[in-house]
Formats: sequence, structure tokens, C-alpha cells
Amino acid sequence: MKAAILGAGAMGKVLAQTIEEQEGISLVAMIEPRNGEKLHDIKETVDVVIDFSNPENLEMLMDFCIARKCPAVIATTGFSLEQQQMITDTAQQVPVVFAANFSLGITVMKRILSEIAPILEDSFDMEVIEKHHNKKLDAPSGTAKMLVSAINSRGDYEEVHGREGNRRRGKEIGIHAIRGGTIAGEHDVIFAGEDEILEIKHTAGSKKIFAAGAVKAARFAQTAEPGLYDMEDVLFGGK
Ligand SMILES: NC(=O)C1=CN([C@@H]2O[C@H](COP(=O)(O)OP(=O)(O)OC[C@H]3O[C@@H](n4cnc5c(N)ncnc54)[C@H](OP(=O)(O)O)[C@@H]3O)[C@@H](O)[C@H]2O)C=CC1
Ligand SMILES: O=C(O)C1=N[C@H](C(=O)O)C[C@H](O)C1
Repeated sequence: MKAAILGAGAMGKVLAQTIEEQEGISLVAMIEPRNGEKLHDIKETVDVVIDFSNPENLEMLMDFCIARKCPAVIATTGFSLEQQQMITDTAQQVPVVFAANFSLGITVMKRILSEIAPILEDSFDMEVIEKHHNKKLDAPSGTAKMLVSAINSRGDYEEVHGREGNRRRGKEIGIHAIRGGTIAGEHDVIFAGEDEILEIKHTAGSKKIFAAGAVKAARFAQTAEPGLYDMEDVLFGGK
């Protein structure tokens, strides 16, 4: 499988290394749009594009994938609702795996949270804390938003960013973003009840886990029918 990487930043570089270490996948190009490079300039066949860049590049990515009938793996975070719709529309024509976090741990954590939140939500307060390196552009993280959607699937709770004063009505989920140093990514979901606390926490030890997951997603996308997929589809086959 011939892969192109969109974005030559921290993740683009780790992904290039991961691809080099794996069998059955090779890198045809690493495109850095801020240097004026374009996906459309790639002359070789591309079997999948893996995007770790910036929402600004979405239109180029989607145009390329449609023109070349090429699957996309989208790891970039911070898309607007309009951009998310563009991803959904493109997925009618080509396979697209779109996930805010490509690690196995977070994919399992999301599933656990969807199971337990309905049981706990009436008697426990729910708060989410995420921590990342000081170069991260978006806050809260895409993963934090995804985990909050998992615990607030019916939209019953107001999502409060940071906090001033105490919890007003209890029908809210607090989301807190910390930025510092080289933290690869930490997500902590806290259910605080009367005299008991349940915490579900994931810590990324390095960026390599995201790159490995993105390669798994690329292998999945290569043989998938057009459609929008997430990491649960990749890792659990939609079960
Ligand atoms: N889904 C997942 O599992 C993961 C997702 N991510 C996401 O992937 C994306 C990239 O992360 P990371 O590699 O750490 O970030 P970096 O800032 O290190 O890299 C981003 C790359 O995109 C480039 N870029 C292109 N266009 C723009 C633009 N308009 N504005 C800013 N940058 C641009 C940057 O160029 P330049 O070098 O000139 O700044 C850089 O090469 C982020 O959205 C992040 O949240 C990260 C890890 C895991
Ligand atoms: O920018 C990062 O580094 C990460 N971004 C993703 C996010 O926004 O959730 C995934 C991971 O936490 C690392």
C-alpha cells in the first residue's frame, strides 16, 4: 500500500518512521502545505492519504481523495461543523476513517464511557480533564470532545469549558484543558458522587500509539467500501 502523509509536523514525522518500520506499507510523499506543497502534485499512485495537519487543508484533502478515488484517514482535530459535514459528504464517494484519537486505549475508553454514563449520570457529577503539550493549537482536544459526546449522547447536559463558581444546576459536564511541556496526551473522566469517585483515565506514553493506530486505519480503509468510519469500526469491526 502506498501512503501519502498530509502534514510534516510532529505527528507527520512519527508516522513516517512508523510506516518505514512496517511491512506492506510505504511512503510515497509527505506533503507540507505551509511550504506550498500540494497533494495534487504527487505523480505516483496513492492508495491512502493520512492527514495529521490542520483543518485549513481539508478542502485540498477531500478534492484529492475524490479526484483520485483514494481513501482518507483523518486524524486532524479542530474541524468546524461545516467541515465535519464536508467529511461526511466526501465519505459517500470514498472510504474515510475519521477519529480524534487513534489509540486502542481511548477507543476502548469511549466504549466503556457510553456504557457507564447512563448508569451514573443521575447521581454523579461528570468532569473531563485533558492535558497536552504546549504546542497544541486546539483546546479542548478532539478526544475530550469525543469522550464528552460519549457521556452526553442525548445532549441532556450543558458542556461548560473551565468553570467560574460552583456547579449551577448539576446538569452540566465541566471540560478542562491543561497545556504544558511535552505531554503526549492525557484524558481523565471523573464521576464524582457522594463519598465516592470513579475515574477513567488514559495516558499516552508517546505519539507512537497514534501513528500505529493510523496505519491500522489505513489498512482498513484500503479495502473498505465508501463510507464514514471511526476507530471502533477499525478495531472492533463495528461490533
Ligand atoms: N487523531 C489522533 O490520534 C491525533 C491527532 N492529532 C492531531 O493532528 C494534528 C497535527 O498534530 P501535530 O503533528 O502534533 O501538530 P504540528 O503542529 O506539529 O504539525 C501540524 C503540521 O501541519 C502543518 N500545517 C499545515 N497547514 C497549517 C495551518 N494552516 N496552520 C497550522 N499548521 C499547518 C504544520 O506546519 P508548520 O510546521 O509550518 O506549523 C505542521 O507541519 C492536530 O490537529 C492534532 O490535534 C495529533 C495526535 C494524535
Ligand atoms: O495534538 C495532539 O497531540 C493530540 N491531539 C488529539 C486530540 O486533539 O485529541 C489526540 C491526542 O490526544 C494527541
